[in-house]
Amino acid sequence: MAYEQTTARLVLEDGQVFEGQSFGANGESFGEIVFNTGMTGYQEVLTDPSYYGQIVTMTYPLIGNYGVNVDDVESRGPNVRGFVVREFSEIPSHFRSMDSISGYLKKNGILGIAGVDTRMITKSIRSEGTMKAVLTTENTPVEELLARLSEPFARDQIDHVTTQSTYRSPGGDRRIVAMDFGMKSGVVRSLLARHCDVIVVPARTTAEEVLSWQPHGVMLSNGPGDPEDAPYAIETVKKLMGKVPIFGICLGHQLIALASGARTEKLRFGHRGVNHPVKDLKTGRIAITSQNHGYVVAPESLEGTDLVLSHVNQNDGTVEGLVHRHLPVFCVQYHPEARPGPDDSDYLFDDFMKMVDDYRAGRWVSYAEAE
Ligand SMILES: NC(=O)CC[C@H](N)C(=O)O
Repeated sequence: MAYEQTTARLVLEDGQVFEGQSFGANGESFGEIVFNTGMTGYQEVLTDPSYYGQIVTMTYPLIGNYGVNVDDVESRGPNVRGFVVREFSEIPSHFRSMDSISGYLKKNGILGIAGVDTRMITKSIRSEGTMKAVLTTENTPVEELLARLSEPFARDQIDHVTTQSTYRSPGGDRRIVAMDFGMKSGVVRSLLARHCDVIVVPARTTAEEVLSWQPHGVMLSNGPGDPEDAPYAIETVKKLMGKVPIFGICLGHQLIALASGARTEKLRFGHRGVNHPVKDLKTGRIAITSQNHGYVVAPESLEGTDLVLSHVNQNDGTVEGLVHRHLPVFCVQYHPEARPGPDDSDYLFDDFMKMVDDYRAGRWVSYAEAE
């Protein structure tokens, strides 16, 4: 097949330069480089707003073989700063496919590089930690790119991905306010599937405004960046705790921890993939989970707070879930809405519904009381 070949370069902060084939848009794009180990789900990865500002490397060697479609999106369009693959498929094959991965990236102005050693890139990230990187189809000298990589990146990611205005998806009689820090559509879909009337509000909505909807529950969404860069959200969560049942996912989980006096820290290279084993300490069951995070709650910082560890990562022992001792608040670091990934943790949305219904009916029992 005739294919216009353009060279692209990926330059890492540590000075490594990878030359490959451009298969996306032309230009120059800076971001934090991370890797995702999912064998499928590349379109959900591209459109997950938590990747805003990041260049994503896929460890699976062939990407794009089932094309792209209008259903597998987690937001309006791709949020990544760049996409790095070993090989991309030029001839997608799937009954739902409407475009190729390269066509999709080009249409959305996203840079892509193929034909590079993604194993080596991943090993570098694993040993040196998450790094800054630049993807370019231009002739900018490496020294100039490295000089720009030594400058700090903006830290206001949430403001770029949150909804600009409040919107409502009617679906039932449980009124849930979802705080959108860069929410995946899967979260709203999971609530709508459970007869919720979902009111999605911008990240900087105050606690008073949230409560003015008289919600039966509040959902704190996933989102990009360091949770400590959103002090306004920590403040809001602090004020909401105890007023209404709360369920937090990923960034939402981290905000609950920070609002409760615990600490978050950066993982060396993060968890991004669809097969992370997590143990539910209450049932002893292990779920295979979908994950995408670079920060984590520091376990020792839970001491002296009212939060109890509820879920633990079986690969590295990190904190994966928390429950409040006295208030209707719980959260997980991973993605029960999956998309991509297994539905093992879907039950957490049912738990949230139970909490909402019990609280509303005046029969909710706290963790401490149940013990
Ligand atoms: N998916 C998320 O919500 C990620 C949370 C946060 N941005 C992190 O990287 O840890």
